[in-house]
Amino acid sequence: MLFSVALVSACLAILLLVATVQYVYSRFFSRQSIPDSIPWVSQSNSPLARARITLQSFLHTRDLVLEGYHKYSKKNTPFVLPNITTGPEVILPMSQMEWLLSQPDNVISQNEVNRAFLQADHTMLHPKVIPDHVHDDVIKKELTKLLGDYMGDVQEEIDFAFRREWGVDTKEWKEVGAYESMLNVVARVSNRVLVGFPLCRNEEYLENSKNFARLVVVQAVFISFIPESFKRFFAPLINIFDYKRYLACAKYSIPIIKQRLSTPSPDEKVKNDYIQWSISHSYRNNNPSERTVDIISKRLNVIQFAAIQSSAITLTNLILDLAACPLLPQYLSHMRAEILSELNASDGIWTKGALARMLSLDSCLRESMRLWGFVSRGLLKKVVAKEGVRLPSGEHLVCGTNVGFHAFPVHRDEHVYECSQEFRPLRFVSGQGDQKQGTALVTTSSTFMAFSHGRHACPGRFFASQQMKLILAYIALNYDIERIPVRPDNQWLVGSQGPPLDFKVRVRRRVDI
Ligand code: HEM
Repeated sequence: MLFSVALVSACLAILLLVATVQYVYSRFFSRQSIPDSIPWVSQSNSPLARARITLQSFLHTRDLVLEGYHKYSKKNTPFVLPNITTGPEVILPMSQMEWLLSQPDNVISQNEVNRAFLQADHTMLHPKVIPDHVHDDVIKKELTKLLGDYMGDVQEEIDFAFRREWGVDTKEWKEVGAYESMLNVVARVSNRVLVGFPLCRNEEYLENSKNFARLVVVQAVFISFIPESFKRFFAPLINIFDYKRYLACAKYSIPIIKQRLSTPSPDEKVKNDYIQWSISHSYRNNNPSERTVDIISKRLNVIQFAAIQSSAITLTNLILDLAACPLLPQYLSHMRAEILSELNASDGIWTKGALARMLSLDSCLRESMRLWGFVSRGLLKKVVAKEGVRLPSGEHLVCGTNVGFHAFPVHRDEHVYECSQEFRPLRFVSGQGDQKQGTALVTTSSTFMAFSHGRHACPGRFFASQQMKLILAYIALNYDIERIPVRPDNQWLVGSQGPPLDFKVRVRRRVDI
């Protein structure tokens, strides 16, 4: 008896050891079937060197991606960038961009990379939420079309939020958390559109919706270290607080969803908000499985996460750039003049057209996103065709390989952007009056990938752009920001970067509007 127990224990211990060795080998030492002819971003191609740079990718992806870009991409050669969480990536030279963009989704999929990056099956409440195209569709077919109708509501909410966050004192400077205040403003404004009045003013609801998945990048890193077969046991522990936040939101959203689902006509415009759009979408696509209280309430939280966190981080970066900009008063005054002149031309009414012509707002936001886009990857996809693919340069990539481009080194390339390290708010505009020209914030290209690029570029960017431009306009018209001597650097975690979340700036309400 004792002997059999010892034998079983010894077998289990050996199995565990083998599994651990296999796990460590595949994560740190393996080439993951990437051809030998594609160099890794390091001096040597040995397993030990691979393990060393894979470890380095945890905090130093920024250095590695810059090194690889200058050493290989600029010489028209693909290279391998390690990624300790989602596996090595084959980074292509720019000459292969058109080829990548032309690949169909059943050969190379962008969604699969996003899903792994967020560990979406475990962090996004329901495994269906990220892989299918419901969000994409609802955003493109409903939200974006209605943007013009929301201008008034959005502005009302911006005014309400800024008065609370940045105050109305025209004499004393007020110290505010850059990220905290932007998170609060964006949560209010996004929810005004996504769930409407009066839920968007419910403090408990706001608190939980703005904090849902706030640390998803960190959570996803932890989950990615757990071996696949154990994730469904341990991931819920890591996500426990987010699940509680979802339940706290669901307490309010579920009764509304139930009530909407019980209305007789599916197309009845009970209210224009996310709940109604998803119900209408499910009828249009004849898909009753998308018409359950469970899936709609979960999708709502996930879309709030996508909308709130990305715009809050982007605006925090912008505030830090503005505060550190030596010519800030001149730039703000330029923006004010443009805003007032365009408003004048549209009889004082904020229209979609007037906002579109306020190109200095686009430029300023675009410039900040160029420098600090929160994901380093610009266009990263996974080979999903069973037979793999052959690159235009001849190498064969097996199914499961990550392949694409990083935005960060392109955005900082001196040959692409003159004085590329400098924040130049008016970089993307030229001329004045009728001669004025510029690039809209939503326009993506091979040299501007902060919203990614191609047919899977962020579908929410039209909404984000309208909201962020209106917020910047409001700041320019109503506040001064005190200069800070140096812009604090962003912190990197694997392939993501974010501003210091506790950084404070001082602001004061302007007297002359
Ligand atoms: C400044 C704000 C934003 C930035 C910088 C941003 C950035 C991005 C990026 C880079 C991607 C591509 C990820 C990848 O596949 O590699 C993406 C996808 C996505 N974004 Fe945004 N986003 C922003 C705002 C929004 C908003 C406001 C919404 C919703 C209203 C949204 C919804 C989505 C969705 C649903 C996807 C996935 C699309 C798909 O799978 O095809 N985003 N976003």
